[in-house]
Amino acid sequence: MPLNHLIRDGDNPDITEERQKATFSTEELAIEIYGEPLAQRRREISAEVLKRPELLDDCPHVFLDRTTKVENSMKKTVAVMEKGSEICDFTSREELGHLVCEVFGDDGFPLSIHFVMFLPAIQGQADDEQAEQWIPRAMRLEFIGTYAQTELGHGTNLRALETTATYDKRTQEFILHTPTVSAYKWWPGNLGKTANYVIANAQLYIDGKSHGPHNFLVQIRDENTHQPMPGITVGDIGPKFGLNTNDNGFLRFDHVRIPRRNMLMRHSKVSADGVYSPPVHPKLSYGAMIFVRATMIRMLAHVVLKAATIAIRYSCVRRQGEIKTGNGEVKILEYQTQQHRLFTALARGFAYRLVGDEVKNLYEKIAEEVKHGNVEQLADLHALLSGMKSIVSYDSGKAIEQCRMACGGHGYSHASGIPEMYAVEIAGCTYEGENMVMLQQQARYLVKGIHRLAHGEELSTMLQYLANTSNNKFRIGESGVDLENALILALEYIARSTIERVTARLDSLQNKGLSAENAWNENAVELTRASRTHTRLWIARCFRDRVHRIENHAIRSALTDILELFLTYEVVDMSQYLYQGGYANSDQVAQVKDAMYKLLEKIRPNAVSYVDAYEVSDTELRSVLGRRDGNVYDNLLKWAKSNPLNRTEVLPAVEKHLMPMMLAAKSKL
Ligand SMILES: CC/C=C\C/C=C\C/C=C\C/C=C\C/C=C\C/C=C\CCCCC(=O)SCCNC(=O)CCNC(=O)[C@H](O)C(C)(C)COP(=O)(O)OP(=O)(O)OC[C@H]1O[C@@H](n2cnc3c(N)ncnc32)[C@H](O)[C@@H]1OP(=O)(O)O
Ligand SMILES: Cc1cc2nc3c(=O)[nH]c(=O)nc-3n(C[C@H](O)[C@H](O)[C@H](O)COP(=O)(O)OP(=O)(O)OC[C@H]3O[C@@H](n4cnc5c(N)ncnc54)[C@H](O)[C@@H]3O)c2cc1C
Repeated sequence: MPLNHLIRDGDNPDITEERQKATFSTEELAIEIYGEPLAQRRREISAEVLKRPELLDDCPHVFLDRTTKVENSMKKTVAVMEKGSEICDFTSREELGHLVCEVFGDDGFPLSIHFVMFLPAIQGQADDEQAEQWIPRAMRLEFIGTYAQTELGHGTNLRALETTATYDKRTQEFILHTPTVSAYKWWPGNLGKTANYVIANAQLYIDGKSHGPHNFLVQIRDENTHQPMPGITVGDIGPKFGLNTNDNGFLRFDHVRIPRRNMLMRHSKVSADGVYSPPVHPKLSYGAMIFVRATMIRMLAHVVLKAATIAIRYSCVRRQGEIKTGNGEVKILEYQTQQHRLFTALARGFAYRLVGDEVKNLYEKIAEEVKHGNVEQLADLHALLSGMKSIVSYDSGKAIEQCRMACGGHGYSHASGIPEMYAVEIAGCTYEGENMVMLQQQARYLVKGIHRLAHGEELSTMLQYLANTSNNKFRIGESGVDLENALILALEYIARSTIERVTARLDSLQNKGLSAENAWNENAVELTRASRTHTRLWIARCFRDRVHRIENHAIRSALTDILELFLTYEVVDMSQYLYQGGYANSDQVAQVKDAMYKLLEKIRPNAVSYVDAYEVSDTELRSVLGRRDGNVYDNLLKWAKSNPLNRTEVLPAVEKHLMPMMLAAKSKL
């Protein structure tokens, strides 16, 4: 019997029964996901956090108003900075990231953009002398920074940003200015009340000539008093759909002067006498965005896997209805519809999490080359990340929402934890480039690929499948072709045929005299679809390669079930494309569906163990429905009773407003 280290006394017997059925060791799967030392370190960090009340919430934070949420997160930040190094290794991003998740959850914390964008922007874009001047101070948290790029009027079209940075040769300073209301910086995280420095993206002007957007380090609040610096107007933009613990802010510069050396000068430079040296690649000032796009894949996958953890555990302790009359109410996870909703969410979560590791590694490799002036692979990376951030944010959002709905009424309550997860995750469709825009960035690269092929030019590894025109018939069920291969080839066909079709349409419209821009806009929806199919193929191949590399037989077998479910689901979801060009017929698509339904049955006994192996602690999960012990109902009642509205039997507002109204109504009788 495999070891399931999560079986404990006092747990709901329905969930214990699930853990006893596992065909693999959850501990071994955790090691496969996190690696040997980190899997153990995560558990130790979680255990340490539990011992320190100053790091824990006094009450569920969904009961609190925004001001209190922000205050609590600031208080806990200080506790983490004071005692955190006793708990985790601050030099390990993985350990620190886990501590942050335990202590702060998803809703934001005062240092998020400092660590996720401000520091990476300096690390990637400051020259060595600037890095030495700023990074140690930023790491010691002598100040807190954020990344101020988006404006009230423009977020997507960076070339139209209005904030200016005009070089004054006489004083060797830049003058930062916000010329209009639409030029106010708007949205930067932690800008509202926390940050005292920003990296401001502004149009560089020298001698009246514009050189496009560049990054400048600007102090916006006094380091001692935290009062806005002269010429700065700054504040919080107000409540949002989610991330309300984060003080996203607005900012205006009124002719604010900064020293010349506060322009980040690793790639572009301005000399003391005002001579501009351009970067080796025009988009190097967008480096911090590339970093977040690479990092956010794993962050988004993490949220999906948390939602799946909640919904799958809950579905094993919730009984409702009978499958066979008279046999008693079943766990709701016995229903095929429930399995389809939840196991496909689980499969996407695992796929994105493991592929996210590969994306991170690829990013780190290319970022290192870029740092040394080699930008050869930047276009490939930009295209890949543009597609990845879009597909993963959107499909994760759908998966999380399915998890929420799969919990019925209780899923709609904040006690489930899922509404907040959805609200935070879905922001990923917007930040770091609105999805429709980013999909089109990738589509440019795909269309170019088809043109290169037509001209007999070499294709990057990522696009080589475009040349495989012999893949023109679905081979599912053929002898010598296993399910995985047939499905990957089908995804290749879907991507290739979609990209070919839209490129042919673009070319034909242009040949008829339409401008390139208008032809593009007339095909924009299909271009985003082409981008989607290409990215889904890339994820599928990368996930398959990752699973094939697993050495532990039981774990490879467990993840193969997840991989095959993922592949069948993706193919079924895009099956309409298989009929185009006669690649597949409806019987073959029905075979894929049958395979998918069989996989649901196969995965069912291991469902709780898959999510247990992902090892999200109850502290981090912040969910009554997803509790590891499965004791949901008693705790739902406790949660409801602890709600501030129940502090008094008679609410003062009832006494003040409703009672007089009712008494008056009675007195009229
Ligand atoms: C104590 C605690 C300690 C530690 C904590 C540790 C860990 C933290 C852990 C957890 C964090 C917790 C919580 C955080 C939670 C949530 C929040 C997280 C992050 C939120 C951050 C959000 C930040 C932002 O949103 S910043 C703003 C982002 N803005 C955008 O993305 C704007 C989008 N627009 C663009 O990118 C571009 O303008 C454009 C791509 C749309 C177009 O650009 P442009 O007009 O300039 O170019 P084009 O003409 O279209 O293209 C010309 C060619 O250039 C190519 N191109 C474009 N961009 C790039 C690029 N980036 N790189 C390379 N090439 C690029 C393009 O492809 C064209 O090429 P071609 O060959 O000519 O076709
Ligand atoms: C939670 C959150 C955190 C954020 N944090 C930061 C931060 O820390 N720092 C920062 O600088 N910014 C931040 N932002 C801003 C964010 O990066 C922008 O909102 C985002 O880039 C989208 O830009 P926009 O708001 O201008 O959308 P718009 O571009 O106005 O998009 C509106 C619609 O227009 C469409 N559209 C726009 N242009 C095109 C086009 N060329 N082709 C086709 N369709 C188009 C879009 O697809 C979308 O449907 C944050 C935003 C959010 C929601």
